[in-house]
Amino acid sequence: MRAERAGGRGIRSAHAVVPPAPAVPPREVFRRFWPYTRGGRRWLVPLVVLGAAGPAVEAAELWLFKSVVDEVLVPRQLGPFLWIAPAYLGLVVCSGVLGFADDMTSAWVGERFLLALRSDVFRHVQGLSLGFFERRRLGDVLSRVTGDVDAVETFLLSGVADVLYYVIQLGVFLGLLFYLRWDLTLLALVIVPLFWGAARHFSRRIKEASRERRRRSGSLSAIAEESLGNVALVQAYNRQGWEERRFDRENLGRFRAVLDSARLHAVYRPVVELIEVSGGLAVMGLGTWKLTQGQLTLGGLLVFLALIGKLYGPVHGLSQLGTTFYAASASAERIIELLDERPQVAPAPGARRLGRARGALEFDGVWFRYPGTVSWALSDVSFRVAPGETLALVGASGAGKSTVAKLQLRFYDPDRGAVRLDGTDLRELPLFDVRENVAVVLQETLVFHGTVRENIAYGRPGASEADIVAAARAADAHEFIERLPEGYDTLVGQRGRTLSGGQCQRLAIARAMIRDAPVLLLDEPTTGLDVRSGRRIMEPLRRLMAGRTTVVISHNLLTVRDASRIVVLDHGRIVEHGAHDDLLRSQGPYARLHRLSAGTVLS
Ligand SMILES: Nc1ncnc2c1ncn2[C@@H]1O[C@H](COP(=O)(O)OP(=O)(O)OP(=O)(O)O)[C@@H](O)[C@H]1O
Repeated sequence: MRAERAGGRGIRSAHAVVPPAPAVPPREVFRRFWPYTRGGRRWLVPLVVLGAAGPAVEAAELWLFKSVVDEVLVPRQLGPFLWIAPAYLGLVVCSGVLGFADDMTSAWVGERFLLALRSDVFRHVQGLSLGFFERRRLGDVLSRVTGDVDAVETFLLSGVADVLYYVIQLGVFLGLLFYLRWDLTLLALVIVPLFWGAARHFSRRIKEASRERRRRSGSLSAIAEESLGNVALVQAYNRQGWEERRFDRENLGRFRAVLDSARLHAVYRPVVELIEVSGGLAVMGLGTWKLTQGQLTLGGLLVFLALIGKLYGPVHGLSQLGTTFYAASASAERIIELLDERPQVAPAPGARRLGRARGALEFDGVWFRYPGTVSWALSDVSFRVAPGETLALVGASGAGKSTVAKLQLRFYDPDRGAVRLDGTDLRELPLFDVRENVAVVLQETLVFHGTVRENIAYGRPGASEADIVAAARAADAHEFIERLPEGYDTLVGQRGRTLSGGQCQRLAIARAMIRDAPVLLLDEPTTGLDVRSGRRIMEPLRRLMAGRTTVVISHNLLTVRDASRIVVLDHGRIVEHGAHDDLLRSQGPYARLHRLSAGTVLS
């Protein structure tokens, strides 16, 4: 049980839903995030000036209070009150205006920082390779992008502003205190080392607890995202109980981490107060003695005590800041871990632009292994597809067909050999150009939450209404779209939940159609469709393939007949290569696959 709580990191991380991020020293955190303050940096100086004005006004208010006691109350004279009262009112108005300016400027600077950082983290994560998303839990990534980012602002800006503010307060109040009575001030300062001792003792533990809390928050989002995202599977298999237990385990972990941190704060606060009150009482004792000796006026003593109270505020704040910093740095570490992820497929420096490709594809001696795995997903795969030609990739499940598509889109780079487009290695081309030249219709229908129109236009931003309708007609989707309650404005649920499999697929074809790219990748475009629906999308598919270099991946051989050449894959190797009729005649693996599916789809 203990290992589950903050403090038992080794055991905990072994089974963790989300492992802890590596520790980063505070200096490095500053170095990494300082550039994001660029937009608001010139406002930092006004912020400091505003910060300095606040304590000065406060000190002036206290000084007026001293005058009230010594010049009005003790001698029982109303006269001086007539100038003290308006002066006091003036100071209150002044402090209100300064407070407003200070609050607004710090909010602006802080939020500008967050604006830049959040967008940058999102841009960075979006640019990471598919491999990253296949390895990481999406919920945790979301929790970092939305939750942890805020804490970095505390670390860098509010934190630093507070330090400055406290230091200025300390300077102003200490100056006044020394001016009033240096001996009493020295006595009051005796307790400062005690403050620091307590702060040091607690801040390390609070950092541990905060780290654990952020990690558990990431795990919670990950589990919620996974089980709610797959709600149909969870309910169909009655796994709600299991999912709840998984969620509860992380929820309990977070609960304990939060309690740990609350307990530490709860102990820390009274300890600090105890130190503070002891110091205050010692000063009050000595001060009262000085009053009886006539070395101090009553107003002087009261102001002194009030100033001591104000002095402990920033000392307290400074020592507390350590714990706030440590808590925020736990989040900063999670962001840095994310920012340190490099895309596995990096663009080559000075890559030359490609423009619209002719569409010549080539796999040349490609070997590929997924990161972290031992067996080759592709071994020595070579083939060429001429512009406008159709090549079919067939093979049993797991043979490596989708892997070919992923390499063609440069989601991964080969370990050996090269994938070329128009004779140029994909690694030497800008990633944008590679993908701009390819349109895909994938195995899992990629439909997102939005209108039918938006889903089709996703293929080419800025497509006109006429283009969209023409693409839908060519994809044999126009009719069913017209019958939808709001036609092209109908909202399709996330992942196309409100459409049938065939309808989703036809939307995907329309999207590929509107993209009008020279290369087409069809990865199992008929998966999940019955024979009739499968046949129905053949026509739009043929229209889509016409005039484009096409790679069709299929293991049910439905679309394969249209291909001029067929490549048969088995365990990542090419075992046969040729035209449909030749392969049938040679009675090899293709002929066997063909016989297996002949009764079902190829009658
Ligand atoms: N992201 C991944 N990480 C590790 N291994 C993977 C990954 N994706 C696929 N593989 C492995 O690579 C091999 C080839 O998979 P691939 O998806 O290319 O097969 P496929 O021929 O498309 O199969 P199917 O017809 O079932 O879609 C399989 O052994 C699979 O387990």
